Order: sequence, then C-alpha cells, then structure tokens
Amino acid sequence: MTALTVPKKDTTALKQPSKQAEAILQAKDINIYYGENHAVKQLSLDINKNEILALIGPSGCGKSTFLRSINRMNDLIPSARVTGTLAYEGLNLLSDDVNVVALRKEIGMVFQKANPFPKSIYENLVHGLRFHNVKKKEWADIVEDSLKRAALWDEVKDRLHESALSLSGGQQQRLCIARTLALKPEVILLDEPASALDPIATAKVEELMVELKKNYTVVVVTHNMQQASRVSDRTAFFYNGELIEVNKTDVLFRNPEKKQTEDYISGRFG
Ligand SMILES: Nc1ncnc2c1ncn2[C@@H]1O[C@H](COP(=O)(O)OP(=O)(O)OP(=O)(O)O)[C@@H](O)[C@H]1O
Repeated sequence: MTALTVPKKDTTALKQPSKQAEAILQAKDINIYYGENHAVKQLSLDINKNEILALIGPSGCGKSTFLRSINRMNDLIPSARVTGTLAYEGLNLLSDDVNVVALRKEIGMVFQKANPFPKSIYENLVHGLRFHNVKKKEWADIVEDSLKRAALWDEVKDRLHESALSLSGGQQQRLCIARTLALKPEVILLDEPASALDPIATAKVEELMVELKKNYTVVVVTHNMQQASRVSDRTAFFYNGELIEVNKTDVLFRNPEKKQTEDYISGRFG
C-alpha cells in the first residue's frame, strides 16, 4: 500500500481504538461550505467495513458533497472548504499531510455518468497502473481480475483492444468500476452509479454492488429508494445538509425514527 501521508504531524489522537471495532471510516463534526453556502452541517457518521451504506435524501441535501469529501474530491472545487475529522486507519484524511493521490487509489470513486477514457478497454484499466508504477508484467492479470470482479470479463475478453466508447452505457459503467478495482481500493464511493442506466443494466450494477461488499466497503448515493432498500445494509437519510437518521436499511424504511425521514420515504416531499 502506498503511504497515505507524509509523516510529519502527530496523529496519535486519532489512533485510539474505535468504539465500534468494525468502523473503517469515522466522520466526526464534518462541515462543508461552498463559499457562504453551508452544504453539510455537523455530520458525524461511522462507515463499517464490508457494508454497503446508502446515502439518500432530496436533491441538494449534501449527499454528493459528503461523498466527495471522503476521497478529497472537493479539493478540486475552489470555493469548497471542509472542516472536521475523517478517521481512517488512524489518520485524519482531511489533514494537509495526506497524500491525496494515494488516498484516491485506496478510496476509489465512480461517478453518475460513466466516464471511460477515449481509449481501448485495456488502456482504460492500465492507465492507473502505469501512473502508480505497477510492474508491467502484472498488468494482464490485474486487467482480467478487475474485469471479472466487475462482472464484465465475459462480455469484453475478446475485444480488449477495442475502444471503450464502443461499449453500452451499462458496460461502460462496469468498466469504470473495474478501473477503480484495478487499483485495489479498500473503499468504493459510488455517486448515483445507475441513474443513467436502463433497468437491465441497473440490475447488473446492483448485483455487482452486492458482490463487491464481500471484499470492499461501498458507499452509494442514490435517488432510487428501491435501489437503496435492495442493495444496502444501512441507509443514511440527509435533509438540508444534515444527517437526520442512519439505521439498518430495513429498519429505516419500515420504521423510521424521524418524521422527516418518514415523509421522504413515503413520497411526501423530495
Ligand atoms: N461544485 C459546487 N459548487 C458550489 N456549490 C455546490 C457544488 N456542488 C454542490 N453545491 C451545493 O451544495 C449543496 C449540496 O449539493 P449536493 O450536490 O451535495 O447535494 P445532493 O444531495 O448530492 O443533490 P443531488 O441529489 O441533486 O445530486 C447544494 O446547495 C448545491 O448547490
């Protein structure tokens, strides 16, 4: 594993054993601003190892903003400012000394719209390997393994050198997931990964998510409540920048604690 930090700051405060041993990521008192807009407010949330955590809530409630903070994608937005701590393996991922390139390898992200490079299927997968100096002799095995894990190998094994843009939308999205897997992440962030796909392609991506949690931790933003209830172990409901409620998915949908959650899941707003 590439070192996630340049060792200079004292992180002992973050190395205390966690209350819940299975938490892989612990967000504490996270606030995210875009200029004056306070988009995520005082959020604290544990993300457990090998779970699928769904983030739901009406448009603009801060789901994607929080998701992007986990692998520091908000760094790319000049007006964005993030405070609080995101503890991961004894480090605060929000601190200045985190190696963001190594972090994004370890915590990969797949976006709403599939974004393959306009290159061959094979090149899409080896691009990151080259960047991270993975030995060339390992590439073929990693390509095959990643495509198998992303349930795409059988569909593309005879056309690895064709353009990725010749794949269907659903195949392109699975290719983007495979591209993330090639870098051997621990956590995968999915931002509405199936919202641009037809029902059959959506079902394949959902099956894949369930398969992935055997080896990875998955955090998925979705507008689709059926999807959240089909695939996730826990669901977090966001409203107006706040985390209103997080619980086991079946409990949250069957017996929500908060009225706002109940109103949202019963379609009364959003
Ligand atoms: N790049 C950005 N620059 C400035 N403001 C942003 C940016 N992205 C999001 N915001 C603002 O932050 C708030 C939260 O947006 P965010 O996209 O996180 O919500 P969301 O719950 O993911 O919404 P959706 O479900 O529509 O994607 C909104 O007020 C939005 O306008």
